[in-house]
Amino acid sequence: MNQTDSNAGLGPRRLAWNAVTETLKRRVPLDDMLDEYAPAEQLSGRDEALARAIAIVTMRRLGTIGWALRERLDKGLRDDRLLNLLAIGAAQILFLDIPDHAAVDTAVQLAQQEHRIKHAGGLINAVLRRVARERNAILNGAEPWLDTPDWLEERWIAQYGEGIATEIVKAHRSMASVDLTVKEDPGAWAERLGGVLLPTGSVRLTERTSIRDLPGYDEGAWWVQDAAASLPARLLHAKPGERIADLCAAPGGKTAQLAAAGADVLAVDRSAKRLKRLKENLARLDLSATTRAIDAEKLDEPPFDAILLDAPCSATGTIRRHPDVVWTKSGEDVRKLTGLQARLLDKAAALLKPGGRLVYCTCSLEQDEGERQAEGFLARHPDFKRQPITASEIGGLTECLTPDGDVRTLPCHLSLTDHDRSGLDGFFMARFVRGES
Ligand SMILES: C[S@@+](CC[C@H](N)C(=O)[O-])C[C@H]1O[C@@H](n2cnc3c(N)ncnc32)[C@H](O)[C@@H]1O
Repeated sequence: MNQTDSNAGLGPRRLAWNAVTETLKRRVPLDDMLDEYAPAEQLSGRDEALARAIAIVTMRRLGTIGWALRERLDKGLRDDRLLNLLAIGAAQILFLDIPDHAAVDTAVQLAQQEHRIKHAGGLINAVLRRVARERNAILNGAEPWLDTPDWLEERWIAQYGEGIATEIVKAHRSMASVDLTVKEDPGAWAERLGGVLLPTGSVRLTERTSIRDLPGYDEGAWWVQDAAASLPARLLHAKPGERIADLCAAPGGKTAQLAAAGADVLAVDRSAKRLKRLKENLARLDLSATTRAIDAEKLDEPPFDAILLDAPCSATGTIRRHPDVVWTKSGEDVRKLTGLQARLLDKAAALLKPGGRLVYCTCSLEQDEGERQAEGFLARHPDFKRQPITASEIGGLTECLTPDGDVRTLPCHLSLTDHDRSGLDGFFMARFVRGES
């Protein structure tokens, strides 16, 4: 980064531009692309946070931005780099508290640095200034479904009906709150951190701040985990000394809950890199578990008292945190994952003692990865019964219980008076018990 770049704020915009372009081209997670391109820019913490904010809001509102740009371009643009540069410019003007001239000027300067589009300065200037002038008309005219691709729109309307599906996409317009799972006395921690104690027992922070600087971080009193994500491990009711397998464990939020309950946990994950993070997380929390980097389908162990299977999934339940998911995943990904989920469920069944408990969960809105998996599992394993979950086990959130006694949380659930602090990640969870035989 040179001094001119730094003064003009080009570094953060270039990082956002590169990360957005590569995420869409390679269909990979935005976080990975931000991590890959950040070192080249050598940004301050503040500028890197700005780059992340620009990239994430561009992904969150990509459909709206594309619509606004198409309406203001005389002819279609085929150059993806140029389109993405316009997109990050429009994102700053429409959705971030950034002066219009800063968004426009940096976009023009970045274009000048790239040979192929260096003559597009006039077009960028004209289009972005028009977006700024017509901001209110754009924001008022943007339909809720613009930011959702057709394949997801069709699925969600078919699964949840138009009313709830529309509430889901409206919830996706906001960033999710930060929730903490606390080892002991969540009420006292909620007060100390100025947060809210949720009915599920999690603490929801009300201010966005650096997590590492909060009281309790260094001493390992709590960890970041969405309130919905904290429910599956609770539903196992782990007891001290029980042998429990967490079959898809990393980065370890649920392993930490099981270990904190005193269980003897085997944390399995096929990614050694992600398991390293799990170990670091447990070390900070002063909790312990045995770890094994292996494909869970190949695990060979004596039977367990209980098993948690937080299976790999399309992650469409986490779109508020990871809006890139809607542009990087496809129906084909869902189809492939459902096969893996069914195989992992069958493996979990084989690893469980008679009388043992199994909790299956996915952070997906797709019923193929949730409700349909539970049905398929029970049909394939007549020695297992569903153990219905009760409202009192999930903080009284009756809206999240299905008629079968499973849990289905949605981003539009848990509505609080402070609208911006409402919502849950979309999860499915079911509990099964193996018959004594
Ligand atoms: C949804 S994440 C787990 C999140 C974790 N339970 C938590 O609460 O922090 C799914 C994990 O499954 C792992 N995974 C995917 N396929 C696997 C397999 N066949 N065997 C074991 N782990 C697998 C991935 O590496 C990923 O870490």
